[in-house]
Amino acid sequence: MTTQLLETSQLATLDARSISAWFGDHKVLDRVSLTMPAGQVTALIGPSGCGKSTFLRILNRMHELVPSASLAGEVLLDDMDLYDESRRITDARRQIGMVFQRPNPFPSMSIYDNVVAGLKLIGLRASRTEKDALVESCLTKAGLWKEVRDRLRQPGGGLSGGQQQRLCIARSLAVQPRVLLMDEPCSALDPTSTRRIEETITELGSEVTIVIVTHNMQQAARVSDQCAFFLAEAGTPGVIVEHGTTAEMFENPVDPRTHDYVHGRFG
Ligand SMILES: Nc1ncnc2c1ncn2[C@@H]1O[C@H](COP(=O)(O)OP(=O)(O)OP(=O)(O)O)[C@@H](O)[C@H]1O
Repeated sequence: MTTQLLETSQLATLDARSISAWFGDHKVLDRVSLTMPAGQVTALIGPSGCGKSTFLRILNRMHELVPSASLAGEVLLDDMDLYDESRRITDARRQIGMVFQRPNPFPSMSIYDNVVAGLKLIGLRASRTEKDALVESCLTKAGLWKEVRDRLRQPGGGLSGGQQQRLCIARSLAVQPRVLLMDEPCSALDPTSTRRIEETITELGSEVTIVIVTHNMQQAARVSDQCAFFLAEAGTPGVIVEHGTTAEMFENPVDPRTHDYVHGRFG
């Protein structure tokens, strides 16, 4: 079991094909397609309200939790169709984890228990020794181990905001996701904690496919391999104007709107 718990999951490519999304009658995404390659960090950028978070939430079936929400299109994790009717929603969530804008550890639960919290949900039983090894491995990957190794039994809510966010990353990693989605994971953090999370993202990049929404262009430039620029012009639904390697998008974009956005001229 230890080997199974500590195994790094196989890297996977996430492929969104012709995704449209609605809240009631309001169409917010129009036929958006994007391949998020295995083992790369993909940044979703664009002005507020253009549908980046909605797109991200479609990638692990969270969008459908909103009562008025609907969608069209396909999401494939390698060959697996995430929206196949026979597939359970919990299966998608296990393989595709999410880290939110505000750190959300279970505040009164210990640091240790926060990390292993997801195991029960996916029906994995583990011995104490196995859990000890998993906790150390996930906290190390999340860049938090050295700071908390001597206080694993203290509540997660007692950590700083940046540490809490790294604890949430460790908690997500414990169920061995193949993809990690991050929705503005640093927007509630100070610059030092932000840099620490960025280092963690870079370190994790080769172990898990990462998709991050960010408003911070320097951050997109620092952490991502490719970027997709979303835009919803004059009340129209969001589309991807352009996507490509981060270097191309920042240095030599095809569309002048991409150039203006990445250089801070609007949004
Ligand atoms: N739960 C909801 N109910 C109704 N409309 C929603 C809901 N969530 C988002 N929307 C609408 O969908 C559109 C896209 O929102 P979304 O949050 O995906 O954009 P975003 O690009 O992530 O914005 P931001 O950068 O500000 O987070 C917006 O018009 C927003 O008002």
